[in-house]
Amino acid sequence: MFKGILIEKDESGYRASVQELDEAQLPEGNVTVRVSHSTLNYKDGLAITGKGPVVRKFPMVPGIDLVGVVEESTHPAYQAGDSVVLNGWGVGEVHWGGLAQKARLNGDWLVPLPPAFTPQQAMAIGTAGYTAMLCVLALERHGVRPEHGEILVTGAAGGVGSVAIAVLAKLGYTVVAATGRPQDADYLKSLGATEVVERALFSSPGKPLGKERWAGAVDVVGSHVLANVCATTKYRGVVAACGLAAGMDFPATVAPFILRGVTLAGVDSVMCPRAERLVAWQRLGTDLDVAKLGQISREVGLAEAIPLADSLLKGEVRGRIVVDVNR
Ligand SMILES: C=CC(=O)SCCNC(=O)CCNC(=O)[C@H](O)C(C)(C)COP(=O)(O)OP(=O)(O)OC[C@H]1O[C@@H](n2cnc3c(N)ncnc32)[C@H](O)[C@@H]1OP(=O)(O)O
Ligand SMILES: NC(=O)C1=CN([C@@H]2O[C@H](COP(=O)(O)OP(=O)(O)OC[C@H]3O[C@@H](n4cnc5c(N)ncnc54)[C@H](O)[C@@H]3O)[C@@H](O)[C@H]2O)C=CC1
Repeated sequence: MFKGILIEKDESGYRASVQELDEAQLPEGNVTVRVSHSTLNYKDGLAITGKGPVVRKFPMVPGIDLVGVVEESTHPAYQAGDSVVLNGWGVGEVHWGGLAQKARLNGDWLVPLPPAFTPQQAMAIGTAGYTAMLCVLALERHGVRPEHGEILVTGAAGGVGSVAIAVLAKLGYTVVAATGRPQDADYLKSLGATEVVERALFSSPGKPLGKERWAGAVDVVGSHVLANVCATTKYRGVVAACGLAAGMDFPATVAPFILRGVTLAGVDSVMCPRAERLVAWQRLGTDLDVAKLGQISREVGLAEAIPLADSLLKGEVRGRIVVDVNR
């Protein structure tokens, strides 16, 4: 038996609770992992609260990422004792996830724990941090360089935003952080932001084009924020869009794209090919100051993760929540 969060949906409603689970209930897979830590990402918040249609099969163990040690494996790349990390691939959505002491997975989904990180540090990064790195890779792939000008990060005090700021600053970019939480200005500056601006500048319906400012942007917010970021991005600038914290809509015009050659680069972490994941994790190892992970993250136990899911969706959580599944 092992402990985990279980989401159930039936005639008595949608609910998440910590339960004792049986190994026989684990889904099929060729690698069984003794999980040490998982995390609370925005998507896990949607899954646990039921506020978004993330969970596709019930009952479901949530948790779109995990770190742990292989207990049993018939996959050629892994053997008992290996430390591994998982992000995405529908885990926590259609396949039982990381918010439990055990997981059974397809070995093709795993990556070895990067040598630069302890298991806790890998989860302080988690899917949010790995996605932040994918956003930075997208900016680089489209030619954005530090000398081109300011990079805007929206939803800056959240998980993706915090890691994006730390990585971009270490790479020499001038980072502007947009937040609705002015009390977090010192935190954002300690991560490397040179300026903190009010989220309200971007939240209302805007004009097709505004004054050019950003050489690049990482947007986790969507909706009017993403539209206004595109409208104020400089000629040939690049916006990496990965999130929907304000909504899935995109009330924009084509003006930034056809008049200023702006590139809107979509970023998906879930089905991202393995080769790019390995690059992202390797780059996190060189381009993220691990000392900053202490500021960015805090650790909770399985039971505490359930009420925190709602706080996360309300924008009340700063940085990252690591879940010690044995606590
Ligand atoms: C870590 C990552 C993130 O945080 S992403 C943000 C969190 N994710 C969400 O909030 C997405 C939740 N999902 C939705 O809101 C809906 O599923 C939808 C709006 C994306 C689509 O819903 P709708 O009811 O309009 O369509 P279907 O569910 O029938 O799907 C249509 C079509 O798209 C495929 N699909 C659905 N979800 C996903 C997904 N997450 N990734 C990729 N593709 C998806 C689905 O299989 C259907 O394709 P088909 O070929 O017709 O089977
Ligand atoms: N495309 C992908 O593969 C991935 C997408 N995401 C998405 O990125 C987004 C951020 O994820 P996390 O950093 O884990 O979440 P988070 O909750 O830690 O951060 C979200 C941030 O957005 C802010 N925010 C919330 N509502 C807002 C609004 N109306 N306007 C402006 N800002 C608002 C919050 O204050 C917070 O700072 C989420 O939408 C998530 O679904 C995250 C990881 C992977």
